[in-house]
Amino acid sequence: MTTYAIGDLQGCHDEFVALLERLSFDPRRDRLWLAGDLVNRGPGSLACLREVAALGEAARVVLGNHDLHLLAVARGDAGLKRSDTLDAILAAPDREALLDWLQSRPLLVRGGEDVMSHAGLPPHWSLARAEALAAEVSQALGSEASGAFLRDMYGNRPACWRDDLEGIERLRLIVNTLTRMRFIDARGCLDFSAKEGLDSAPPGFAPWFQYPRGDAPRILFGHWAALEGHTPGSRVDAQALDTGCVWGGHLTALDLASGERHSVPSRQR
Ligand SMILES: Nc1ncnc2c1ncn2[C@@H]1O[C@H](COP(=O)(O)OP(=O)(O)OP(=O)(O)OP(=O)(O)OC[C@H]2O[C@@H](n3cnc4c(N)ncnc43)[C@H](O)[C@@H]2O)[C@@H](O)[C@H]1O
Repeated sequence: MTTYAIGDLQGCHDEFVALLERLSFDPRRDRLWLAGDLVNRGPGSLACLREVAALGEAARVVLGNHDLHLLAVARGDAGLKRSDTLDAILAAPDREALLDWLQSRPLLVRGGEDVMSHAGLPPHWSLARAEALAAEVSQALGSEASGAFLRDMYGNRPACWRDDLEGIERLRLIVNTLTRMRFIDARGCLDFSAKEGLDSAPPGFAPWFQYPRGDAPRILFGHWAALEGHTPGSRVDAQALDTGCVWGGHLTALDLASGERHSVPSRQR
């Protein structure tokens, strides 16, 4: 059995199929970890969603910001954005089953020394704390009030964690940390203005993986395509999995046992 971790698919279905072929992936034998953002921006979001859901127990998936956006559009009254490519999912005959499956995915998974969330793990949250906070969001997504949560999830405030945060502010910051984080300051406050490479850091901010932490998990994350799979200056064991398939880069799988990376080129653009 080989376990691979793959970054943001974002509707890159042809590339996903090609990568699985390259790996000779067999769901009866092998396992996949997917770092979220299965959908949006790319052309094959519906096919990606169907393919991953059909993998069943062979795939462990965390939610990304675009997956949450899909759920918010479908179930939280959020509007589609001009750049969204979610129409085929919203019109699909199996949409409710696919959305139910997606909505029951966690924000964080852990196995052995590995932990995976879409955006990474901030240094001021221990592994146990991050797991507990991710579970609070899962509870909201699984509750009868999930529509209200998805509607009120949007926004960049608060940007700084406090233990006494409550309600939607607390849940929003957990979502934003685990699915949208890139640059943070020494207090752990999030910046939402910079999305490009490391030289786009605002004054006083650095990539989350350049801060030390008290424990030493291997942190698997996607989200930050401009890193192109690299984490320069990292002070933790962080593995960047989003190699920008939807932006014309590559789709990459990391073999969790050997650390070897396998990539296929993007067919986008
Ligand atoms: N609580 C909440 N509040 C608000 N919104 C929420 C939310 N929860 C969920 N959302 C949703 O989040 C979604 C994204 O919002 P956006 O605001 O568009 O977020 P983003 O940071 O651009 O995210 P993305 O995941 O697309 O990042 P990527 O690195 O691929 O791309 C980022 C940039 O990197 C650039 N890039 C990619 N590859 C590059 C490369 N190789 N080199 C240089 N730049 C590159 C691209 O040009 C691009 O500009 C929205 O749909 C929103 O609704």
